[in-house]
Amino acid sequence: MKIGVPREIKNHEYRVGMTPAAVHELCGHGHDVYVETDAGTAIGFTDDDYRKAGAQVLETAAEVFAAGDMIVKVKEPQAEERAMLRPGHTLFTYLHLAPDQAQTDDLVSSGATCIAYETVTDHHGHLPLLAPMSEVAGRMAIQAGAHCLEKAMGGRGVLLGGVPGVSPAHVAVVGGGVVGQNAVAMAVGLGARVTVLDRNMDVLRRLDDLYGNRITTLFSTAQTLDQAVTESDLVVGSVLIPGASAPKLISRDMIQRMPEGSVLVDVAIDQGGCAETSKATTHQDPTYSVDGVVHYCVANMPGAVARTSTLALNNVTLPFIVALADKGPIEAMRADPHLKAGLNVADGKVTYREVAEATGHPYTDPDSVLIL
Ligand SMILES: NC(=O)C1=CN([C@@H]2O[C@H](COP(=O)(O)OP(=O)(O)OC[C@H]3O[C@@H](n4cnc5c(N)ncnc54)[C@H](O)[C@@H]3O)[C@@H](O)[C@H]2O)C=CC1
Ligand SMILES: CC(=O)C(=O)O
Ligand SMILES: [Mg+2]
Repeated sequence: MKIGVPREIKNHEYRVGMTPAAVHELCGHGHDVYVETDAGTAIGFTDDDYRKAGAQVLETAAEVFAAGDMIVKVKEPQAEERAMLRPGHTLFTYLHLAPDQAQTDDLVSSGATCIAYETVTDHHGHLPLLAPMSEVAGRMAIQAGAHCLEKAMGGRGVLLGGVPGVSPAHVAVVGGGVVGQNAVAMAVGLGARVTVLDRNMDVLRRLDDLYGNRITTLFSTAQTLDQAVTESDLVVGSVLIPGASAPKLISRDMIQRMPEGSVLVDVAIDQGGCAETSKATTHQDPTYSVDGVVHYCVANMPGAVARTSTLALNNVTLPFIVALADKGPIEAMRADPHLKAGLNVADGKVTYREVAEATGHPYTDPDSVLIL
């Protein structure tokens, strides 16, 4: 198969869909890989590294999209990239379609087969291609939040861990999944007072086993959430209903009642955000304030630590890239229901129920489009 790897073009996005090591593996399986010039230069993967791994380096994204049958990326295709998709293309990347009508419409029009990393499953029912980026973003959420609490950033001037004789800050983590667990680990490590809320009791039990009385676990109801959010210096939004738009759990009224200078890091922003006041921001201009509350809503947080993130992402995507290339997309998805769960759009149809519901497209069963 011919595989294209364009340079990412989202704001301050330095990750790359395939490392030279991944390219080497695909070339070893007899596939041809086309990489856009400078796709990995910013994180130390030079064009020469890609050539040595067996890739052909092309000058423009247009050439990469023209050469590749499968396009392997990191972030959702931007409008100019979507214009280069065609029937016969397989797109393998993060998509986050439910809150993104324009992208969904364009992918449907493209006729391409679009597989979203974030809805591929595993036999535990987890999301293995989302997990490493959630680990990164969860850890970064506390770093970003601590920075935003500084006065110069508009924060209330509070040190997360306090100092001897002064109370630590209160951190509320809303959603105790992969992002949430990693945020809790960092916040506890820095000495903050941590409350985590979830609606899955197994998630809360696991955190209780790990941290005992060093954290507070709360079953999330309108009441517990309201109290935890409005009493916190830093709130991390980390809920997810796979494939769906994030539920708006944090209302404008709750934001209004948070202390002046407190901070919301809404990691769930890639699925639309879990606060009514959240709107996506970029690494270039990451924060804004609503009612005195600093909002950090960067939709590609792991892009900031792009080398770590690219390596972590390729660890999990590589076996799927190999399967898609070796077997072809249709056979690979027919053979693996977990990969098939990643199929969001194919043949001009939306094949993921939550995306169809959120965007008004009719839902089509993936099996009906996976016909050889
Ligand atoms: N902004 C960024 O750069 C990044 C964003 N993310 C996003 O972070 C979000 C969380 O991802 P993961 O932690 O991997 O998901 P996850 O599935 O591991 O965890 C989500 C948790 O939310 C809980 N939950 C669902 N509804 C809830 C409710 N009403 N109240 C309380 N808890 C609820 C679930 O029980 C689950 O434990 C996703 O939207 C993901 O795409 C992930 C990586 C990077
Ligand atoms: C998952 C996601 O949105 C990211 O890694 O940028
Ligand atoms: Mg206020």
